[in-house]
Amino acid sequence: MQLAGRGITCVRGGREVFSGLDFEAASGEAVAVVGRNGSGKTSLLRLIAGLLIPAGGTIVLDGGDTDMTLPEQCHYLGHRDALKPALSVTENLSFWAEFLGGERSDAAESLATVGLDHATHLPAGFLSAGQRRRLSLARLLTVRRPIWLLDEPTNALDAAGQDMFGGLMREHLARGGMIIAATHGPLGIDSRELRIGGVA
Ligand SMILES: Nc1ncnc2c1ncn2[C@@H]1O[C@H](COP(=O)(O)OP(=O)(O)OP(=O)(O)O)[C@@H](O)[C@H]1O
Repeated sequence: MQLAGRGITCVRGGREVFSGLDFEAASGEAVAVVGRNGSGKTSLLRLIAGLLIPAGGTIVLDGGDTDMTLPEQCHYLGHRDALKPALSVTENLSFWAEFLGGERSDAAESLATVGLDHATHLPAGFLSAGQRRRLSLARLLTVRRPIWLLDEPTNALDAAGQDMFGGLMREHLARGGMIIAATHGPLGIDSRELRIGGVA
């Protein structure tokens, strides 16, 4: 599986954020998207996820599932955790599993893996920032998709959480997955750097 962007131009609110951007990512590879605030890292992830339309250029996936679109083969985890505060931890995960569809793993097992098995019935609104992030990460495990698009994924994670997440990313890559992550700090795994805009 090979993902390639060619000559991508991104316009937001009538203003060009970047243009002529080329990138590649392959199965088993992590790409760390870096650049100053506002350079367009989140926008690039959203373009790949199909949540924004490029003003120019192409994004093509070779060797993926030909019955599915690129967005259907991606997990997009934004930097804000998309959780419903009144729903419990388990209900939030079930919501996402239903919404995303496709092949599923055991949700209780995913919650145990991310260290939330003691909090399954707690409303998400009561979770700490790190716990909310862990719940978002459980989505990656419950619904299997080969391409993980992660926006500042280690934000709010403590040292043990970062270790746990590093292990999950390595397992995903070992299974032939792909990771593209916007980050201001170390991702915690071997990765190739894609810099957008000037030096931060
Ligand atoms: N909905 C929007 N309408 C207009 N402009 C937007 C919109 N969303 C983002 N932008 C602008 O697009 C540019 C790129 O934003 P983006 O969030 O992709 O940057 P980023 O590199 O992820 O930044 P950061 O490091 O601060 O997270 C910014 O100048 C931002 O103000």
